Amino acid sequence: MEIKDKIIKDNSKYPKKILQFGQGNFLRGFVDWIIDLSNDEEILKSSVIIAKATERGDLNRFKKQNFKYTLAMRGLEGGEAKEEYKIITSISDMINPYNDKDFKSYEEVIKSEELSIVISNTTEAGIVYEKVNFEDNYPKTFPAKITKLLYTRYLHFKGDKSKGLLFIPVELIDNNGRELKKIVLKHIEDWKLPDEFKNWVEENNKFLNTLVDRIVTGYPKDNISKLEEKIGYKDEIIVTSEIFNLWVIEGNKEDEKNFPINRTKANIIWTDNVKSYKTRKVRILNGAHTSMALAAYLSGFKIVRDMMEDRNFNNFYDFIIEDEIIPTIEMDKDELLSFSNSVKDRFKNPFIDHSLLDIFLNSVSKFKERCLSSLLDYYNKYDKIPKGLAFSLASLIRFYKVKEKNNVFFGKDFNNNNYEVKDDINILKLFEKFWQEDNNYNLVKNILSNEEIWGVNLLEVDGLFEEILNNLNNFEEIGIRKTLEKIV
Ligand SMILES: NC(=O)c1ccc[n+]([C@@H]2O[C@H](COP(=O)([O-])OP(=O)(O)OC[C@H]3O[C@@H](n4cnc5c(N)ncnc54)[C@H](O)[C@@H]3O)[C@@H](O)[C@H]2O)c1
Ligand SMILES: O=P(O)(O)OC[C@@H](O)[C@@H](O)[C@H](O)[C@H](O)CO
Repeated sequence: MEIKDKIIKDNSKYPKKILQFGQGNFLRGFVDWIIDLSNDEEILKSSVIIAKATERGDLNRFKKQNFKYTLAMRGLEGGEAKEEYKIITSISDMINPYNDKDFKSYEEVIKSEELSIVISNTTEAGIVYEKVNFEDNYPKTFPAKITKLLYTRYLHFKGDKSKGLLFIPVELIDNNGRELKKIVLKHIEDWKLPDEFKNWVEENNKFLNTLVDRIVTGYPKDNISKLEEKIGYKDEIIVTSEIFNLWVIEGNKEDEKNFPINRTKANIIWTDNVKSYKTRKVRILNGAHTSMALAAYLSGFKIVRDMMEDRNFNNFYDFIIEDEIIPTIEMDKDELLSFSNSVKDRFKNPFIDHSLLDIFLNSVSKFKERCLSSLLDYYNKYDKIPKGLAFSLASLIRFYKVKEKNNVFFGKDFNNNNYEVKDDINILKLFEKFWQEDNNYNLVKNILSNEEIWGVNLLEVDGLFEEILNNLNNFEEIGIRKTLEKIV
């Protein structure tokens, strides 16, 4: 039996109204699931065409299955085990505009009448401003790609007001929609594009702010045979996730009408203020992931659940969340504690093996977004360094002790095992250079003072330098676990 023989309703036949940047696990385990639900119920009647957002990797394994895949959702609901399997069929094509042949199809999509929505997930490293050449057809950075897309569409439809697009980015940065728009406008200025175009972008396109939440664990390489036995067919691109899901979108009634996904069983909230949902989730859930995962990996753990079952890391979770992160969030404390308890249960989900390695992608920008803001808010509020978050920053620095080999950057744990570190190439090169310094004092000084990385000079945070240096020295002398024990 193959996946194609199991399909009941093929939603890929619907018009390609949605262009999606990225084919990563999260988009396929969350956004495309919701679109699929909406198509099953004939609410959206739109298929998704995916454009590759980075040059890395290829699309062969997706093409082999005609973009159809299974989403295995498993978890506890009210203490009861729940499992749900769904074949997602809404993706009609995937293209790689980095190659010339696919670029032509990409241009056809962006000039098409039916296109109305653009969704993206380019991680926290994606919505960034860099000066790029107007001549590049498919520029490196995502906002520059969008600016070119909009200009091509504007010229093609001769400024037709009805051909604007609705942008729904899901990157976990503050005001993702607003940021994307801001950088697009900056490119328009850089490239000296006409004012009429700028006005068209501002008046006829919309960029919504959103917040997403679902733990998507991707391909279950360690128990794939068990899962395939359960579903009864082979699936090389199966995605696993928890059951929990939440998509908060800041928009008005008209936006809701244009993207009426709240009429499905998915947990969708349309609101006029996404900020509090975002702060709560990113600082607590993602903050805990990013501040714990690197130290846990360096201590020998491989998955989130095992990390959480460890007494020291369990105590560390309570310590950073209750003593250092929650006090910096201006929201009802009981409500924050209850959210944190539910996150703890989700991290301990017995059905999913959330690999720590999957959390590491682009950790430097993630730390900045998810943990540094809590660290600095705590320092400004209490005039002292939060020791748990400083430990996390030290473990991030140690984790990025990288060396490049054949364009891949490797770190080494304390048992001399190699692991691959994936991040922006400039960040990786910077850290490789930092670690050529064999004196920890200078190393920490160089790293903390680098405003290109942190956006601020962290040497100005009184006591942070000493705390980080102390931690790094302790890692070498007594090991990372013993260092942690001293803190919690
Ligand atoms: N997996 C989850 O549980 C989850 C939940 C909520 C949000 N997210 C967000 O999704 C992101 C990706 O997670 P995933 O599980 O899909 O990982 P993944 O490894 O499966 O996919 C990574 C995706 O990010 C894109 N990407 C990476 N670096 C980029 C860059 N510099 N510019 C443009 N695109 C870039 C890739 O094209 C790919 O689509 C996370 O960083 C996070 O921000 C993930
Ligand atoms: O997905 P990333 O790589 O941005 O971060 C890892 C996790 O923190 C993240 O995936 C969470 O599981 C997710 O944000 C839950 O909604």
